[in-house]
Amino acid sequence: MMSQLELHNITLAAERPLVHGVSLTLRSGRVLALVGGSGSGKSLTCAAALGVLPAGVRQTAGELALNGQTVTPQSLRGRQVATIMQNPRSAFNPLFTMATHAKETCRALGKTLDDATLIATLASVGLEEAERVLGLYPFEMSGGMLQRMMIALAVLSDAPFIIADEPTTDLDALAQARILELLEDQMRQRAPGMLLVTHDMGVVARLADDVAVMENGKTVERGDVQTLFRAPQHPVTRNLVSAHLALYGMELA
Ligand SMILES: Nc1ncnc2c1ncn2[C@@H]1O[C@H](COP(=O)(O)OP(=O)(O)OP(=O)(O)O)[C@@H](O)[C@H]1O
Repeated sequence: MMSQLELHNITLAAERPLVHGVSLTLRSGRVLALVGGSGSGKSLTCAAALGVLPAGVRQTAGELALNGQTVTPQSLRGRQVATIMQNPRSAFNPLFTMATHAKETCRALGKTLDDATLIATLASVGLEEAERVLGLYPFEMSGGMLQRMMIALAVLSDAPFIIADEPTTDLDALAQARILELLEDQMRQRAPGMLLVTHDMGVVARLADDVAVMENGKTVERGDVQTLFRAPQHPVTRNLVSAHLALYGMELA
């Protein structure tokens, strides 16, 4: 089923305003990349959508709508929206094995999970020797393995939307490439609507269909990925695109 998740007019403040009237739309089968400099408000916008704002940050305006119906972030998390975060280690309880994490994820969603499905899902995200991995605690796994496990949990939840905040930032180049391949596989196989926060325009070029650019808590430009790379308008976008092209010895026209 085609689903649509809208973030409408998200406005956040601490002692000072942090995010001002950001609106984004996620659609099944499309990747929306959220880019912009450090501190521009990308992570806080995701946190608002997930209902996990840090202490001290409050939402002063804005709402979420799932297929046109206003919803709370709490009602979306897990069932409708799976998350893949920057620091996978912090997303896992150090006292629980991977098997417990997988069972808890499914129990919270009211799904039964048989061992064959669990093992097949781990294998599908490249966690070899799935049965051994299921017995491991987070400290026994590398960052890349934990990131794969987070993707496995997103697959198990079968959520129609994924919010991925810098999912490859803490990984080495090889692990990054593998995680990008897995995200591409997800788009081909399950076609969720994905919000992908990244500072890497190479990742944008490879995965995104649409792009929104943030600066100082506002969206300053948005468009489909081809148009944005071909004819960036805002100085922030132009800088991001030129820096990316420079890696290939090219310049903006
Ligand atoms: N708990 C908090 N209390 C007060 N201000 C905060 C808090 N968390 C973030 N901020 C501020 O909000 C702004 C946006 O932060 P945010 O983490 O969303 O940026 P970002 O675009 O995700 O940056 P990065 O790419 O570095 O992750 C920043 O100026 C940051 O200092």
